[in-house]
Amino acid sequence: MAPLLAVRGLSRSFGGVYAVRDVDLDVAPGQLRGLIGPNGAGKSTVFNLVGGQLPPHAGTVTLDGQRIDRLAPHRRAALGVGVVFQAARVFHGMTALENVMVGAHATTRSGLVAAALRAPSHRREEREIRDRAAECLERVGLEDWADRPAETLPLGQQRALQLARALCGRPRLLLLDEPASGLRAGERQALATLLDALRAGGLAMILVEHDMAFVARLADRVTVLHLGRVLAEGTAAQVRADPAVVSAYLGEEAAA
Ligand SMILES: Nc1ncnc2c1ncn2[C@@H]1O[C@H](COP(=O)(O)OP(=O)(O)OP(=O)(O)O)[C@@H](O)[C@H]1O
Repeated sequence: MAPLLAVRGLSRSFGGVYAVRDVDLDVAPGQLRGLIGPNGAGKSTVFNLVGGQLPPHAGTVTLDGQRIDRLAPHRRAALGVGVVFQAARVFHGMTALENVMVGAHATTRSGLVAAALRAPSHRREEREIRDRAAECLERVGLEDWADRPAETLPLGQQRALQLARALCGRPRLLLLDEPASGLRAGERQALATLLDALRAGGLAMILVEHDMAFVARLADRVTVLHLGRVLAEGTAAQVRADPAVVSAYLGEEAAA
């Protein structure tokens, strides 16, 4: 299957030091790609280069045949790149439903003028967004929490809420930066089940993770980064058995 996302020769340095160097990776529709590696390997930098938070110094990022590497984050979002940032917070003082509605703004048509004038097109759009947000809450199993203040949800549910918010932007590719960090075992399990269901529904994902076991449970393919470069690529079982990967992780443990 042709890749939905194709990353080629992606490079980015900070102060003359490469954080990411010559990275290639593909994600097919409905595929979950794990992106793992020891501390400082370049995972978050790749995440930001694909999401648009950082421009690359070299290389290309192509979504469904279209170059997106020079586009601002909101333009990438409108083309179908959703992001869930590491340790992102929910918006306080807003209900769970309102939090999700914020995620739809990447795709709304009528602008601020229509909103200020309370134009019928704006009201209709507001209703559509509300319905879409309710649908996204249901997809992540939070329909009973819709009217609660978001900050009163337990951490596991707050993560699901962030997913719902990203889904409300109708992504084709969802980027997730350590979504399981800080969660308890039961919450991790629930999150894994949810990600499985989203993939079964055809969503492509990149899962940035420190924890190899969580990735192994979910990923179709895994890319291992080390010192900014791709160290290994394959199924979770293949990369786990790769001596170079084992030694990179052991090196990290030794350093700790
Ligand atoms: N904004 C920045 N300015 C300077 N150096 C940076 C910046 N962002 C990342 N780096 C450096 O680039 C390298 C890769 O960092 P990155 O955060 O991408 O790694 P990571 O794999 O996500 O690590 P971790 O698992 O610790 O989050 C590191 O050496 C880091 O210090």
